[in-house]
Amino acid sequence: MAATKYVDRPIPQISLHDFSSRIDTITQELIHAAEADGFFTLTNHGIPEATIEHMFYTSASFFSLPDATKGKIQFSHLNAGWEKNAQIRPSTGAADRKESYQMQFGSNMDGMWLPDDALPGFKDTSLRFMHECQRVSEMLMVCFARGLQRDDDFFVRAHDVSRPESQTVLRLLHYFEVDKALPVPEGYHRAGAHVDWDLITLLFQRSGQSGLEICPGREASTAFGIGDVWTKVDPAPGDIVCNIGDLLMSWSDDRFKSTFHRVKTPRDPERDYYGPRYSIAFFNQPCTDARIQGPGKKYPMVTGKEFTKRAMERNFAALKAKKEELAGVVAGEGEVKA
Ligand SMILES: O=C(O)CCC(=O)C(=O)O
Ligand SMILES: [Fe+2]
Repeated sequence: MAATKYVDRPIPQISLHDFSSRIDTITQELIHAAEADGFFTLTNHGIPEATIEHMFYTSASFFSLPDATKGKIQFSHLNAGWEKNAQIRPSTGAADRKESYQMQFGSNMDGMWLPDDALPGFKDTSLRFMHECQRVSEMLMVCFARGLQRDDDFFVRAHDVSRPESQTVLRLLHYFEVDKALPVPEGYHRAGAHVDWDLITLLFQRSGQSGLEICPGREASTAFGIGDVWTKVDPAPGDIVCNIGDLLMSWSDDRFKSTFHRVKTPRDPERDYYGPRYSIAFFNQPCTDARIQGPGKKYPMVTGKEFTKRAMERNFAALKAKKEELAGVVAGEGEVKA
């Protein structure tokens, strides 16, 4: 297998301190980062490090429950619930080796919370954390609305988590420990390369548990196409790594970049992290009835529900093509190991 090419790109660091008085500067910094890289790091965002640590502790407690317990809240078509070794990426054609649990604010969670005695306090802690993430997200939404000459509450209204139409998700992730003593199989992926479908993702990582990598260079939210030069994004304690998703790319007529990213599979015992990896992602999804179209009307108007459905269909079609490609290689040359 060809060695991955790496380049050190600086990841923009944007501080949200004194947000109201510095909003013009912050907006400029965010717009520049969104146009150039699609990724940036937030500091001074107001979520205390202890709150993030507590959420990671809560997440680890959740994942340490038996699979039989977590299996009672299996992932549903409403994009909520627990799944294990199940998410197949079009870029790899194989399931990521991880488990995750997705939570939402409203009725899409009916029957998807554990009973409180399975993990006392879990639901309250998670919802409190989700509201903290929403608060930070709304600051970013105001800035991006200004960058697109929209009213300040333009994106905030479209992502109102108090409405039953909300689709916003908090995802807890757990990547399994990989045995350092054995060669890692060719088809093993922690998280295969992908873009997110949402407006903006807030990603929390733990220092020492590296693996996130990005690959900028995508020109249209409607196309796949992936480069091969990657940059590592190592977390500093308390920072939030943010990435633009396909929704904001489309809503800005492709001005702001939704960037490919992945969680590297450890292969180099000297450099890579093989231990269990925990991360937390907050996906700002549009309300189902939000109306999505950029200022230049590059793409036809769609609702939040249609946008999500199309993103899933496009992923599914790309996955099918990948599987056919892999099957072709197996049949024709016997090269793919699975
Ligand atoms: O776990 C990570 O660091 C990244 C997760 C991610 O990109 C995703 O779930 O979309
Ligand atoms: Fe992602």
